[in-house]
Amino acid sequence: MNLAIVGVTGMVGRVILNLLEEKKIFLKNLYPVASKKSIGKKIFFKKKKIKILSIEETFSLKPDVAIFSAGAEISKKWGMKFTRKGTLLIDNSSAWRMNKSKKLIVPEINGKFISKRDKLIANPNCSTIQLVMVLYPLHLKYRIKNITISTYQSVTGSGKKGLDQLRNEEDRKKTKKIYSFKIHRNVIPHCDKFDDYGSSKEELKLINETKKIFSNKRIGITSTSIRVPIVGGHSESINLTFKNDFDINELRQILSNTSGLILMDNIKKNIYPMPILCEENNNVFVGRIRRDFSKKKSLNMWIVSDNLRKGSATNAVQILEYLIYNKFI
Ligand SMILES: NC(=O)C1=CN([C@@H]2O[C@H](COP(=O)(O)OP(=O)(O)OC[C@H]3O[C@@H](n4cnc5c(N)ncnc54)[C@H](OP(=O)(O)O)[C@@H]3O)[C@@H](O)[C@H]2O)C=CC1
Ligand SMILES: N[C@@H](CC(=O)OP(=O)(O)O)C(=O)O
Repeated sequence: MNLAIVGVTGMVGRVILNLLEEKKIFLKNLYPVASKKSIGKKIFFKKKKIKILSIEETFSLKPDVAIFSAGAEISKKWGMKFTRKGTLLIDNSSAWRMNKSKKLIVPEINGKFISKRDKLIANPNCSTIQLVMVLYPLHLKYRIKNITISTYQSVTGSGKKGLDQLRNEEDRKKTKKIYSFKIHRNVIPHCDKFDDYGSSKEELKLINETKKIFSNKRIGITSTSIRVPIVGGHSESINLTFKNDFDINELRQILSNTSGLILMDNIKKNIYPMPILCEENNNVFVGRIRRDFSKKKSLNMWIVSDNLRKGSATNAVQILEYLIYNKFI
């Protein structure tokens, strides 16, 4: 298989490279792609140096598969050109996620719906992936009626520029600002652009993508997305109301039996998920699970995952593995 990674020098692209090595995925050729300023520079992969290519050159090489991780504009401009030429595309951006003809895949949940006919598979938003990983097994058992989410998103969610701003501010250096305010020693209730009704695009992605992955438009979902000065790992405070009542021990058991989830929930020993415990881990962590006594059939919980792992690169590489396993490529 010839594989192109578009956005290979980015926060997500670099983790994709690590995962391909960790998982020992066999590649005939790797085509690393980045912006003009990186063309000709080299990346290390499996102890070899490989030259970074332009997207134009890579297009002419007709890779079997491409993982796009370079922003929505690149995906909109180039995505269909690649698929028309026969490349199977796994797209990490928001460009195609809500397109009715494209599947939005978290392999543990709806990977089984991928078919040989799919030429472009969309990878969900990072906050959405960790949310649905925990909520879906509970939805199957108790049917979710309402979800209230507050996210605490790390600066790596904004790519290299987010990390640079935080690091420069920590070191009291001059910096380009990608956030409206200082992020060091601050918390900013603003991720992505606002719409006319006051919600941010990040908040809407959580709502719309979750409904699409669950194939259920009726769940009530509301969200607030917050940027925090954390380097790796998004956290989420969740309040859920179910249609059916639950037994809290059974609910914990469901979560601890679900592949890809780690239950970290023992308050007597101060065991709960935190970003510093989840970095560079492919799983989603859940804890602080407790009944919400203010409403019937309701629950609070806390979810953490590395946004550069399961939130993006890991999920994309799992899709690739699924395609390989099913001989779709
Ligand atoms: N970070 C996260 O937590 C998540 C990110 N995503 C998505 O992943 C994508 C990448 O994010 P991230 O890695 O954080 O971003 P970065 O800003 O860290 O990296 C962007 C990458 O895109 C490349 N690039 C920019 N312009 C072009 C171009 N014209 N042609 C080819 N390559 C180009 C950059 O190359 P160069 O180094 O040369 O500038 C770099 O490799 C985005 O679509 C984002 O929405 C999805 C979920 C989570
Ligand atoms: N917006 C996310 C990361 C990201 O790039 O998301 P998306 O792929 O949905 O644009 C964050 O800020 O943490």
